[in-house]
Amino acid sequence: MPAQPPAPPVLYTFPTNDVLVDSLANFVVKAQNDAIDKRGKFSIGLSRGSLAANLRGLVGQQNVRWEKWEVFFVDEAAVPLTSEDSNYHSNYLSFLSTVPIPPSQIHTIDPSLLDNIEELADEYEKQLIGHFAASNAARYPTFDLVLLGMGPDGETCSLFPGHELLEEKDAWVAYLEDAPRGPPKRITMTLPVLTHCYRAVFVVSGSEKAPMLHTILDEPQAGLPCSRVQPA
Ligand SMILES: O=C1O[C@H](COP(=O)(O)O)[C@@H](O)[C@H](O)[C@H]1O
Repeated sequence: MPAQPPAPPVLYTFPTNDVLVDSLANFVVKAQNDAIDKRGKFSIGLSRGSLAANLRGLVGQQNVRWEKWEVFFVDEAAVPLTSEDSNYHSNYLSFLSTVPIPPSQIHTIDPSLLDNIEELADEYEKQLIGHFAASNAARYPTFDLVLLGMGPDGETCSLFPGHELLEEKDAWVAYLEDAPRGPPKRITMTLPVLTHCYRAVFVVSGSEKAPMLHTILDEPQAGLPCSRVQPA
């Protein structure tokens, strides 16, 4: 079957952060219902940064079928799971600690591998293969939903402008040791993974990000990482 063309982006705006938080929780539950109806489970990928705090509306949300969730982290710092730089930890504080997702369905990095970033990335890729290969014969994993952020330079996940990882075509999970902001050592899912998901949503807040958002939407030819996420 020929590849589907990328779907055009749909933009929603919210007057306050609280409205964004409520709307995001409702959206995630709808995506969950759709995924469970069609595929019997719900796989979600979460990015670092302010996203975690914006997911707090999931706590107390009705009709969440937590037992069907498989949670992955689309990028993660090579830090202990208790560090404030840990993506897992941020989401734990925001909502994971208070909802009944079976622990085996929350897929963290292996903290025993923090001293070997290459092995850390390989082991996380194996977790993805273990989950997706059973249900999906495709070349890449197909997340039901990935929730992404947009960094100040147009980066997403830990894919930074001009970085060689933007050209990665084979690995599902890659590593870098030169992130220009925050913890330098990270692992990140690659563009093919983001491009093959059923839904990708950028959650962006703060008026200071408006100019970059315009660039991402209006100048895709600039090739910034956010613009390159184009699921069919
Ligand atoms: O470094 C990163 O920053 C971006 C944006 O974070 P935010 O706190 O401004 O929302 C994030 O999406 C990315 O995953 C992370 O590695």
